[in-house]
Amino acid sequence: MRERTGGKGSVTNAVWSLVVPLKPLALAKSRLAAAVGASRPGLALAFAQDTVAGALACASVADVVVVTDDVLAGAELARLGARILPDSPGAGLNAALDHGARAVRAGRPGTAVAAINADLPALRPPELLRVLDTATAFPRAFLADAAGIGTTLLCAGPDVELAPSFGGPSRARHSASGAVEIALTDVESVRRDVDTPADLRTALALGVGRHTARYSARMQATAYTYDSRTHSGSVLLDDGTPVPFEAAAFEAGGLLLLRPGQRVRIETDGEGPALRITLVTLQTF
Ligand SMILES: Nc1nc2c(ncn2[C@@H]2O[C@H](COP(=O)(O)OP(=O)(O)OP(=O)(O)O)[C@@H](O)[C@H]2O)c(=O)[nH]1
Ligand SMILES: C=C(OP(=O)(O)O)C(=O)O
Repeated sequence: MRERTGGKGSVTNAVWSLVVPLKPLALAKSRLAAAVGASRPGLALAFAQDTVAGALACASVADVVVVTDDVLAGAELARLGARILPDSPGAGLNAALDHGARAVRAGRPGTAVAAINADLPALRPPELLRVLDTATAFPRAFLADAAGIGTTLLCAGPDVELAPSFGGPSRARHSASGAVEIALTDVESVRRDVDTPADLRTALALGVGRHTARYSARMQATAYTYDSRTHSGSVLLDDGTPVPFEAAAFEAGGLLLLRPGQRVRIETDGEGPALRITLVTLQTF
C-alpha cells in the first residue's frame, strides 16, 4: 500500500478511494453565473482541480475516481492523477456516486469509499486526513457543509453501501439514513463548498489551491471596451479572453459600479481624452 505524508510529517497507509462527481462544465456552478459571467466554466474546472489535487495529496487517500462526461475536465483531472469514469447512468448526482463506488469495488472488493463534491477549492490534505481517520470508526459517516445544510463528504467503510443522498438539505437525510455526523470543529476547508459569490469570498480568505488562485489572478488586464449607451463592455484578459461586464456608472481611473459581486478598477496615467490605460483589474467575486 502506498505510504504518503499526511502533513506535519505523519506517515500513514492510504486506505480510502474517493469518488468525485462532476457535471458538464457548461452547466456547472449555475449559482455563480450572475457574478462571474463567462468565467463560470473555467472556475468550475479550477474548483474541481483544487479539490482533486487536495484529495490526492492526503495520506489516507489511495486514489480518486472522477465521474464525469466532460471531456476537457476529464483530461485535466487525469493529468493530476485522477481516474476518470464516464457518467454512464446519466441519472444525476447520486446515481453517479453509486456508479463510481461500484466501479471502485469491482476492482478492489471491500474498499472503503468516500464521496466528495468537486467544489472544495480550499481543501487542505491534513484536514481531510483528520476527517477520514475519524470516519474509520463508523460504518457510514458524513461531514456537513459550512452552512450546516448540505454534505461535503460521505464515507462508507469496507463492504458498507455508500447510499448517497446528496442535494440541497442532505445533512438531515444522511443523518436519518443512519450515517454518523462527524463533529470535528477544525476542518473548515473540508466543509467549505463554493456555490455562491459569498462562498467564494470565504474560500479565497481561507486560501484556495493553485488552480483557483491562478484563475482569479488572470483577471488582471490592460484593456477594456465600454459602450456608454448600453453601459456595458468587456475586460480583455491578457490572453485576449473578453470578460463581459455591465456598469451603472463609469469614471476613468475610478471604480465601476457593476452587477452585484462584480467590480472593475480602471487605472490610468492621467486625465483627458488621451488617457492611457495602465491596469484594469476585474474582481468578479
Ligand atoms: N457526474 C455528475 N455530477 C453531478 C451531477 N449533478 C451534480 N453533479 C456534481 O455534484 C456536485 C454538487 O452538484 P450541484 O451543487 O448540484 O451543482 P453545481 O454545479 O455544483 O452547482 P449549481 O449548478 O449552482 O447547482 C458538483 O460537484 C457537481 O458537479 C450529475 O448529474 N452527474
Ligand atoms: C449537493 C449538495 O450541495 P449543493 O446542492 O448545495 O451543491 C449537498 O450538500 O448535498
